[in-house]
Amino acid sequence: MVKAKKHLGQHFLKDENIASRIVDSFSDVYVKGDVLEIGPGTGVLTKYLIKKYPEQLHLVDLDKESIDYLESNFPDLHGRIYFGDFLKQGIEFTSASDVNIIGNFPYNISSQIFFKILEHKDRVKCVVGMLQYEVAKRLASPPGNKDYGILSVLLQAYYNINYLFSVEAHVFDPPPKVRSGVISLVRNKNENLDCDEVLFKSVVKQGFQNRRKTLRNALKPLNLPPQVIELDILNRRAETLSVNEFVDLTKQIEKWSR
Ligand SMILES: C[S@@+](CC[C@H](N)C(=O)[O-])C[C@H]1O[C@@H](n2cnc3c(N)ncnc32)[C@H](O)[C@@H]1O
Repeated sequence: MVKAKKHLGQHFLKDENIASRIVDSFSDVYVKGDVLEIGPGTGVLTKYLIKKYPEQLHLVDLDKESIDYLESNFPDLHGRIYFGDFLKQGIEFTSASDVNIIGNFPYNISSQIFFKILEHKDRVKCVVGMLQYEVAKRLASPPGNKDYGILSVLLQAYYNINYLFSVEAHVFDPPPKVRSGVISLVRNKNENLDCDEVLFKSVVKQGFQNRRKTLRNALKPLNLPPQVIELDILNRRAETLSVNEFVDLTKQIEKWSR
């Protein structure tokens, strides 16, 4: 058996019902293409995934001991089990144009995993992942809620996100200190946003930098044009703006910066 390593965020899921429920949730949103499991560990999800996606499944884990274990337990996946770092290599393990991601993610890096997924938003069509409860809630949160933040806006610009169900700590070995939540993301129809995406990102990031401030104050470091500073929307706080309102604000900044 593989020894759980804290620095790799290893908490192995023991509950088979939850494992199969996560894989069923993935099948509900999967349409076509390759399946990449991030952090398979000892393969509790893998054994359900391999039945449904025998030809499409690829695994990546940063733990050599897990990789050796998976190699001997899933010989049919030979050549598709990678010893690698998703944060560095992203989805390079497959060249498919449609890639679908599943995983019980290491909690210490789950936000970074989603920033990495955003870099591949053109190819990543759906994601089902288990992560720390608070982070899962945050990603799926609607505007006007204290959980709504930078990653909620950036991801919701491209994905429809649903919070699916919660998972208690005692179903893991060793149990983590926190509860977990499972979410699904399905790529929406926005190929690109209707605005400068780099500017959009900095407006969102700067807007949430100090979430208690109005946008007029929070966005000062961006040196907004005077016509934009006048806008009523800047009386509001970032956490109240929908994705579309962030897009509109970005368009206004572009228009008056020309
Ligand atoms: C929470 S455990 C989940 C293990 C297994 N899927 C389960 O549900 O029992 C997270 C897994 O992610 C792996 N991992 C940690 N950092 C990683 C990274 N940067 N890239 C790929 N895998 C990573 C760990 O080695 C571990 O196997």
